[in-house]
This record gives sequence, structure tokens and C-alpha cells, in this order.
Amino acid sequence: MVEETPILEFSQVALSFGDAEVLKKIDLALEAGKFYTLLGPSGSGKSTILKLISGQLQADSGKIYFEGKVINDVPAEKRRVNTVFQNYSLFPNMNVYDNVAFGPRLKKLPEGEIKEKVKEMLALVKLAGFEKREITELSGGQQQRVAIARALANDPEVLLLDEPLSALDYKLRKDMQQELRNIQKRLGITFVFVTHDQEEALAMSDWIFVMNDGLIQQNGTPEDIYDEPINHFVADFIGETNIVPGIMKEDYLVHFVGKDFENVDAGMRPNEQVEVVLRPEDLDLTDIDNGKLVVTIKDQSFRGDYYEIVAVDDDLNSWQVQATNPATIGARVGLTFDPEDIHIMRYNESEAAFDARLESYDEEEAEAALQAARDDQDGSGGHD
Ligand SMILES: Nc1ncnc2c1ncn2[C@@H]1O[C@H](COP(=O)(O)OP(=O)(O)OP(=O)(O)O)[C@@H](O)[C@H]1O
Repeated sequence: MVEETPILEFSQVALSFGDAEVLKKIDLALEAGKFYTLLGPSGSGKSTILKLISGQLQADSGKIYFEGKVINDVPAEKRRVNTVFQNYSLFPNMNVYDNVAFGPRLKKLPEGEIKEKVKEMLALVKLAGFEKREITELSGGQQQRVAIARALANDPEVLLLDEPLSALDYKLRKDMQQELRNIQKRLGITFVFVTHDQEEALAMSDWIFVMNDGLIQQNGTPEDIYDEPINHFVADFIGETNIVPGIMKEDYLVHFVGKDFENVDAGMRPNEQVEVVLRPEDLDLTDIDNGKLVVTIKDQSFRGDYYEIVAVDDDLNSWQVQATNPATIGARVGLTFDPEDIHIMRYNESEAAFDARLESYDEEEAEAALQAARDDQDGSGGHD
């Protein structure tokens, strides 16, 4: 993706706290002017990456480059990077003007220039005219806007945002997502945004790094990550999903839940063990005769614009389906999907407990392996 010198680059960057390896030889490259998101569960190492970029933490090994130059030893205050935190970190004893003017004053810019800068930044975050307000007189959302204005008043080349919207209510959060995106586009600087909310990451980013356990599991556009998750963790973390074990018998033919299905994937070894991902919104309920699988409706809940339905097939795999119409609990119906909605992931041995890869296809052996995999994955990834 990166063609010019990246604005930021990590090469084999590792960091441990005591025995805990928090980052395990991370490589990443960020292109200037894009909106990047680090997405992952709590403790996956996202904030640690931001702190390494800002200079709050030092790497144990590996190199960090800014515009092609190693910055491992450059002190935090010399880096053209600012951070916006979840808890705003504003100075409560100063008014809005003084908070935003703080950075420019440290740089000893002329007061006239500072005034212009503060005005421009407050307009950018839609707080024009709020200069004299005390921080304690602002709502949480307004405080977060001041925090963004204060960070941007330092003219950073990279703005780091550590879960900046987590404390806001749902509606405000949605609005701020759009506004942050607009601010980033308007200024054209690089944003590195941290969140554990996959919906937020998908909605805001040009490029997402999905993290787990100190490693980048996958990186790509929101569409890449959603449509082609690379492993079980990513598929499960990015939205509701159904994951069942399968065998890629040959190009464009996959076997799961005891049947063969045409699909659009090629390039695996014959009879390679895989995991099959089917998104709830890609599944439809139909008559038994028209279904690719027969399922029994177990549960349903209304979600505003769709019904979330849980159905179980005769092998007791549980299927989540998003449907526009309600279903009848206990009814036996058909489940259908298109070949292009079947997503195939290479089987990752570290993520489930069985190790027998099937080199040649044997119906009985394959079914036994699939059953073992179902038993192993019991309770995770869309299974009952
Ligand atoms: N100063 C520290 N000393 C010891 N362990 C730390 C320190 N800072 C972070 N950790 C540990 O490093 C791991 C990664 O932390 P980090 O804050 O980067 O995760 P995160 O993905 O940002 O999670 P969260 O969303 O909860 O902030 C965690 O297990 C955390 O407990």
C-alpha cells in the first residue's frame, strides 16, 4: 500500500513489561494523510503502540522511523505528534482559550498568531465563541472537542487518538465519528485512532490494523477485513459471524456440515482443512425444499431494522441469521446463501485443538475430523 516513504514505520518493534511480551516484533508502515485505526480487544497492545509513537515508551528492540529517520532516541517533545485521550486531560483551572493556546504559547508564538490559531481550531471543532468558557462549564462532548482543538493547535503531523469517543453517549459518538473523519480529511494529516469497537473502526478508517495478543493479526481496508478475514480471531472480532470447520475439496468446491458447496475460492491444497465463514446478513431463510441446509428456528430478537434469528442445523451447529421478517420458533426451514458469500480461511492450528491435516480426502476420516473440530470449538465462533 505504501509507495512513498512512510510517515511512520515500525520495524520488528518489541516491548515487554517484566515477563509479559506486550508487543511481539511488530512491523507497520503508515502513509501520510490517511486515517488509520488500531482495533483490538483490551490489552492487545494498541495504546502501547501509540505511546511508542509519541515517545512516552521506549522499544526494547526494533526501529521506529518518522519520515524515514530513526526516532527511537528522539525525546517526546521533539516529535511532531500529539495525543488525544479518552479522559480529555484538559487543564481544569484554565478556560477554553488558554487550554487551546497552551501548546502555541510553549512554542513562544506571537500572541496575535496564537489568537488566530485558537480561533481556527475552535471553528474546526464547532466551538467558535467558546473561548471564555471554563472547562467545568462544558459537556463531555464539548470537552472532547476542546481536547482535539488543543492537540491540533500544535500542528502535529500525526494525531494519535486513544479511544477518544469511549466516554460519549451513542448519538454523540456517531456524530463525532463523522466529524473526526471530516477534520482529518480537511487537515490532511495522519490520524492513528485506537478503538476496541469494530463498527467504529469500519466506519472511520482508510486502513485498519487488527491486533490481538501483541501481534497485528491482519491489516487492510475496512472492506478487506470485513469480507476476507484472515483467521478465526479476526472473523469473530469483526462483527457477528458464523464459523464452521470445512474441507476445501478442490478449487471452487468446499465441504461443510456434511455437504459439498460451490464457492468462489481457489488456490488451496486439495482437501485442505479450512474454516468457513458465513455472515448473518448473507444468510436467508426459505422453504425446506429450497434451502441448502435444513435448520430449526431456536430464538429470535428484534433489532430495529432486522430480526436476529438463531437456528440450529441437524449437526447442532448454531447459525445466526439477520432477516427482514420474523420467523416461527420451532419451525423447520431452509437456510440458503450464495456461493460468493462463503468465505474461506486457512485453518489455523493455534486457534483450535486438533492437529490432523487431511492430505487426501476420505469421507469418513473427514467427517470424523470435522466432528472433532466442532467438539473443539464448542461454545466459540457461532457454535452451540
Ligand atoms: N506500564 C505498564 N506496566 C506493566 N504492564 C503494562 C504497562 N502498560 C501496559 N501494560 C500491559 O500491556 C498490555 C497491553 O496494554 P495496552 O494498554 O497497550 O493495551 P490496549 O490494547 O491499549 O488495551 P486497552 O484498550 O485496555 O487500553 C496489557 O496487558 C497491559 O496490562
